[in-house]
Amino acid sequence: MQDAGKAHRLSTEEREQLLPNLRAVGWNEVEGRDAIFKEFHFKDFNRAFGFMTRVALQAEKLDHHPEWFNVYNKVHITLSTHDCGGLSERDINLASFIEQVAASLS
Ligand SMILES: C[C@H](O)[C@H](O)[C@H]1CNC2=NC(N)=NC(=O)C2=N1
Repeated sequence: MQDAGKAHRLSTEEREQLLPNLRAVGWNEVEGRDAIFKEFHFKDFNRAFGFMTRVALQAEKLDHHPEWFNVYNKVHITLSTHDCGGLSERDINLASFIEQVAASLS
């Protein structure tokens, strides 16, 4: 488990502090839903699936899982915390990890 406590939806102050860094690297808030979204493009399916494999293993370790969609070299990822019905610190942490993996593959 990532943390023992229950996830809480980010407050306005927490969002102002945490979201700009993710917006700067292409994460956007989803309209009509408290979630963030980013589309990743890789050179080919092999790279896209390698990326997904690394994210999947970390997601399992954190017990926090992405909603995602893959076609060939594209991976669409939506992050939200089902346990609290919106964005929590778990999404920010997973997005940061995802960025590290993507950077290491490009
Ligand atoms: C029982 C299990 O710990 C929970 O269902 C976990 C699993 N993965 C999860 N993933 C996401 N994105 N949100 C959750 O609230 C969540 N909860």
